Amino acid sequence: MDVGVGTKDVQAELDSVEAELELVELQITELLDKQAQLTSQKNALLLQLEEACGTVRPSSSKSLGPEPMMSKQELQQYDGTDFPWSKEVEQHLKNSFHLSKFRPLQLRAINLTMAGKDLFLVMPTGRGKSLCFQLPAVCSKGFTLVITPLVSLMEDQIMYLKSIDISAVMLNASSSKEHAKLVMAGMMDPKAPFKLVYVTPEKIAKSKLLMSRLEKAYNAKLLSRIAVDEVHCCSQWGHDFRPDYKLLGILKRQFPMVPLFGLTATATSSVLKDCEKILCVQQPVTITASFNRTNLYYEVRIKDSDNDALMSDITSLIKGKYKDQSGIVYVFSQKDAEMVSSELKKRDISAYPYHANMDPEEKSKVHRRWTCNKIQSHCRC
Ligand SMILES: Nc1ncnc2c1ncn2[C@@H]1O[C@H](COP(=O)(O)OP(=O)(O)OP(=O)(O)O)[C@@H](O)[C@H]1O
Repeated sequence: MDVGVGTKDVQAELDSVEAELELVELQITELLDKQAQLTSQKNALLLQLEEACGTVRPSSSKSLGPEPMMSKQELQQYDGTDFPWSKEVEQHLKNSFHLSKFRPLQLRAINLTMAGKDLFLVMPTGRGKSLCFQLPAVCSKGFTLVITPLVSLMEDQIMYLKSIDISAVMLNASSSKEHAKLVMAGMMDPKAPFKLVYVTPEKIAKSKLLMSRLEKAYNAKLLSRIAVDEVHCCSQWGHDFRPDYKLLGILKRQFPMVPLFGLTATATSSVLKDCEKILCVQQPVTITASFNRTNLYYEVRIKDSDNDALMSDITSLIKGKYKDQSGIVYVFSQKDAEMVSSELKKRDISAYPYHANMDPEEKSKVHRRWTCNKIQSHCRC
């Protein structure tokens, strides 16, 4: 066999495929530019039409242009209970969620999103962010679309919502065709059989069928709100960037009148600015809860330079003062996190490493053990 000729053929075919690929990439870029241009043309026309007809926007819709920044006083007005939806919100808090009162800033966030504002909520873990979109979902017509990065987080929330008789479903890569069909049919049903539809960002990025069903629901005014949980995942400057979150800007471009609600426990203002750009929201209202924990007590001790002595110190604290309790040991690096947890295990303390590079499902397992209060964890955040 003439190897030279065979290689030449392969090389020629490779050159041709590469040339074709380049052409396709060029066409994709051109089409994306065209899409952006048409979408902004469409928004401008919609605005023109609305102004010409003098129509009043429904309470759940919002201006297409940037909102002026809200003053502190204006924001405080959203702590009130005299909005058209206030009675229903109060009733659902008690009767559906079985809670007696709101925690700080929950009512403000709920009123802002009910008023149709785009909103970013930064609140520490466990303070009750989810209620701020779940409660408005049951008080609004149609359904709320919730973007969540992890299937395990979706499962936890759906299990909880089902336990309190609130209908919620999810769509992810492992959903069967029948299930997806049922969910998509539900999204078009004016009776809204599902008040919350949880999807992974991948679904938004990859399923044209889902986007077309969302478009139909939007036109029928059944898409009441879009919640983007763990919104910091949009930004490459954040600690948990997810490439598919980068494509979520399509939601605001396609559904400009639907209020968007981004939630996170960890985002700096520059990360939020980046998320704003990626999600195509213009000047959302941002609410940041205090991270100061008044119940925490701080004590500074001198660290022993000898590793063994240091581990003995930590061990005696855990086994003595903190016996039968759980806690976190913060360290400097992933390597330290692994070393300290393994040393603690050797001393009969159940410890788990936790760090930014962990597999997301593993991370979620640690969160669950953590909330079950069963672990002595050791972690770097
Ligand atoms: N107003 C309230 N009163 C009492 N409990 C509440 C209230 N709001 C929320 N909770 C409870 O607080 C717990 C934590 O809520 P949730 O999971 O929504 O926190 P989160 O801020 O979303 O946390 P994460 O950052 O982990 O997603 C839940 O058990 C929830 O039922």
